[in-house]
Amino acid sequence: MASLTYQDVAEHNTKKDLYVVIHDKIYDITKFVDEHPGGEEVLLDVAGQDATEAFEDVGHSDEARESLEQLKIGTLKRNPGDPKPKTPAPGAVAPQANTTTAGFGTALYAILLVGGLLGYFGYQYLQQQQAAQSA
Ligand code: HEM
Repeated sequence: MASLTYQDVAEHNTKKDLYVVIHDKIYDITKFVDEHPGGEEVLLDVAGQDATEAFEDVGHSDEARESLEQLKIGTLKRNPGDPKPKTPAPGAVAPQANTTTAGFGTALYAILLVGGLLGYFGYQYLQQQQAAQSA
């Protein structure tokens, strides 16, 4: 497996010869450009660059990550002065975008739970009221 620098990757920045860096791995996506469900434009935007942020921002599926695996051609050799990775290494604190989504998910569960409890106790209360009235 090849070990290329940012400078090497940057040379492959055309539709006919297209490399991107995602999480410090290098992918040759030349053949994939026409197949990409998100269109070729977005891939050409990050041609020869670090596409980690763009890729993660979309929230690609596991299936997308698998097709990525098949396009891998090497790993990035980072030189001093190269651009820093746009997202933290795996295991580090989750990026901001994910935190927001997680927060929203949790809030949604909380609302559903509170709604369910209110409904349940409200129903119990009404039953008691009715029982009290008919007694
Ligand atoms: C380079 C490797 C990439 C692969 C293998 C890939 C693969 C895929 C796949 C399989 C989908 C279909 C939905 C899914 O399964 O998640 C998709 C959708 C999409 N991709 Fe990518 N993608 C790549 C890079 C990018 C980049 C760099 C962008 C930049 C913004 C991007 C933007 C999108 C968008 C916007 C969609 C949604 C399309 C829609 O639902 O209409 N993708 N991609």
